[in-house]
Amino acid sequence: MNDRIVDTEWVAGRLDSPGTVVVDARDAWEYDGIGHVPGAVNLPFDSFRADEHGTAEAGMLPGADAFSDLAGSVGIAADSDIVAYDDTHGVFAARFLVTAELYGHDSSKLHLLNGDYSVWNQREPTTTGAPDVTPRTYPAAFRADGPLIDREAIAAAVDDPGATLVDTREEWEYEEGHIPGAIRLDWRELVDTDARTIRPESELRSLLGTRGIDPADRIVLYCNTARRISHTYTVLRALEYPDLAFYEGSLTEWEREGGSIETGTED
Ligand SMILES: O=S(=O)([O-])[S-]
Repeated sequence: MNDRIVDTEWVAGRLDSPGTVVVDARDAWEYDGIGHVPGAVNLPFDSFRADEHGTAEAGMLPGADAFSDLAGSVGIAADSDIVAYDDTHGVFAARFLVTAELYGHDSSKLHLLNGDYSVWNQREPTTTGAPDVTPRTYPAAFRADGPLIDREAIAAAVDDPGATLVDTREEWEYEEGHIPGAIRLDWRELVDTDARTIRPESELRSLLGTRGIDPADRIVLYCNTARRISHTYTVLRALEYPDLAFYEGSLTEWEREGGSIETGTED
């Protein structure tokens, strides 16, 4: 795996680096009350997500101006290495990283902590102290040429034999209704939920292979509102799947706009 996913040691060795910003995506009460990684800034999920009406460029993105202000206010610069974590196997943190990527951050500088806060807490020091933050000007600009795809592209993918649609929700949700032809891969299957870390690379490749999620294909990800696919996207990026498409509108938009739905289990 490349350093899109990094371990606690990797992060601990960079805590004093001014070029690295660690983002804690948990709620403020957890960050303040339970403690956090030393020097980490707190950006809870709601702070970088539109409301349910999705007012910005697509889906639940917060808008380039809002993201620019937010990232700059916590000292993120255009060339910062960003490490994100949460305490939910990285799903909220991954959403932050994908949001930064969609607003133009260099994807080689985006890193998810492997193992969430509870793993860090077992291995490394924590603090409740406030970090020193120097606000910056952060130039966010929506990347129309990025991995994000729209409803038309999804409709085309349904009929494209070279595209594999992947539904990252739970089994019962999939059975209630999914985009025709989608393979089901609950995002949590990529996590060892006891160790609270991403599964080892060999296990990931074997699981993905068994499900027919082949790096030679175009992999098209969706869930309900593009939160859970952020985690799957991050893992597949770490495994260097070359052709990933991220359906920001996800099933919420697909159904709202009358897309056809299949029910029941996989064939
Ligand atoms: O994770 S989700 O966007 O499907 S609610």
